[in-house]
Amino acid sequence: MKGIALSAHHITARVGGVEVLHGIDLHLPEGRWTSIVGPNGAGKSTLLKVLAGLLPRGQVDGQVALLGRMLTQVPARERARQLSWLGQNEGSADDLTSYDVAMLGRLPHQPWLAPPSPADHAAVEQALRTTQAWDWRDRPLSQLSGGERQRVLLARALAVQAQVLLMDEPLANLDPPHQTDWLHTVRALVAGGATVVSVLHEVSLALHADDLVVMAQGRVTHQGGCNEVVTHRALEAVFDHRIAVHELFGQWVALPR
Ligand SMILES: Nc1ncnc2c1ncn2[C@@H]1O[C@H](COP(=O)(O)OP(=O)(O)OP(=O)(O)O)[C@@H](O)[C@H]1O
Repeated sequence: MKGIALSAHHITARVGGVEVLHGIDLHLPEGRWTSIVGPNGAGKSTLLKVLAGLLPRGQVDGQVALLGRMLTQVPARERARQLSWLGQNEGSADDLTSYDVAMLGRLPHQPWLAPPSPADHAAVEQALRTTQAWDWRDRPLSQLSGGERQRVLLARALAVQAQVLLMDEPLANLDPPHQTDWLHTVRALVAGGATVVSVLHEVSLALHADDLVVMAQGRVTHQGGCNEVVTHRALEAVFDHRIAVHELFGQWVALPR
């Protein structure tokens, strides 16, 4: 029986003085990949930030639990080792080389002021090779294209080697082969016991997940398996039936209606 990696209890969140999440309850099982989908402005990114503990406490009511402990009670460094974050349009240190950016993912593993260990270098190399960013490891982030930059940021998230990975629009700027690589990477992480939660606009790719959380207007309207017909109907409904889910070559795809 698998445990719960992340859970949200009665989450209400305010951004810019406006309530954008209205009493969300959610349980995300360990060792599975869950995709969060829904229309623009539904609150997906805000929910992901709440799950990561990134919204200031004053803006959030309710509780989040990470691997069975209240998130607020997990010390920051421990949390940073257990939970890896890939944000949307994140500012990053543009002057750093790709290698050093990926090495930032190892900070929670390093003692204060200690140089990176062989294990840190090995984790960074493995992460950069996984996202096929190793070849430009010496180039500053500012000199990379949008997709190349995204692959370095993804490598930083992988280098943490966390049990739980939260990714907001991880496929932004990635071409189809690298989107496919990302799918395989997530599948390998989950096969190794990790939990992945991704916010995705690419609905057909989101349907490759184990489970789907469907959101609209700051609420979860459905949570269920990607293979379940009821999930497909919830997905079609949240997008005003402008898409339809079909099976094609053994995969679920969402096509314009
Ligand atoms: N700084 C802010 N001030 C006021 N409202 C905000 C702010 N940031 C976000 N919002 C509002 O919060 C709501 C939820 O935003 P959020 O970014 O979580 O949605 P989303 O589902 O991730 O959207 P998208 O698919 O467009 O990325 C939206 O209505 C948005 O306009």
